[in-house]
Amino acid sequence: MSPAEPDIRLRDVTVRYGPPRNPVTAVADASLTVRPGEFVVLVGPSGCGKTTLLRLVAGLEQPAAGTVEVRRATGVVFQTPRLFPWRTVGGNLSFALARNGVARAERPARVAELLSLVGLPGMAGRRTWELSGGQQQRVAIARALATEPQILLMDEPFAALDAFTRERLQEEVRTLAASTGTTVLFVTHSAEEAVLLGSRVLVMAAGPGRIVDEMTVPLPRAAATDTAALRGDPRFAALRAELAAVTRAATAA
Ligand SMILES: Nc1ncnc2c1ncn2[C@@H]1O[C@H](COP(=O)(O)OP(=O)(O)OP(=O)(O)O)[C@@H](O)[C@H]1O
Repeated sequence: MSPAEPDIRLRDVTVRYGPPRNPVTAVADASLTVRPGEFVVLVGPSGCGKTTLLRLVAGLEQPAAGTVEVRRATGVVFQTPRLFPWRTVGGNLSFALARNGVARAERPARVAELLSLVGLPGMAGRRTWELSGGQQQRVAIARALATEPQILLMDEPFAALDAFTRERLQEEVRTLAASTGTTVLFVTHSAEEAVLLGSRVLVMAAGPGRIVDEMTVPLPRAAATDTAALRGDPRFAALRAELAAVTRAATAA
């Protein structure tokens, strides 16, 4: 596969839920292309089909029409961590590694490596219910990374967290994506989060769900970027305001 080939390509996809006689069209005629290393954010009001598009890329939904091409392995992080409560933190990660074919003897070292990557070194023996919401979400991110995905799909992963934890994890995911070159497709309601994280933002509208606008984010993307400084940058404020206006217009249309 040539590096110029997209990692994800949806062509004119329509997704319907419910009984065939009385279906709900969740997404209509949506097309999108995501290239290797891009960080693409889907933003839009509740019910516009963001999660549906993500689930389509994850292979959890089938389109009623159109085509879905996903060229590389994906890992998924949902809004809630969905960890196994009867396993330790390390047990949750080992389970994912085992499913990915990692030999038993290699798993402890990989678990330690993954926990360091998400800022939880030495936590392998902890019970998941002993962790804070932010720590649990970090474990969920580590679990998604355990399969060494080249594409990370994230569905409002920080929505349930407090503002302080959210900002830290936003920074970590931004750095992680930049340093590993992982392709990310990320869903959020927040214009601020979209502009901070995305290299490109797709704006969706509801009734039926569709992609109505697109914005490229011309902010620095290097792993070493100081996100605190970026939040205070006037360019950041201007882009956030522009995206909020575009999203409002899409919602009103
Ligand atoms: N399992 C389902 N059965 C029937 N309708 C569904 C189902 N899942 C989603 N829908 C409908 O499809 C549409 C798109 O839903 P989706 O969850 O993709 O939107 P969203 O933009 O992710 O919303 P939110 O931001 O609230 O999570 C909505 O009208 C929703 O009610």
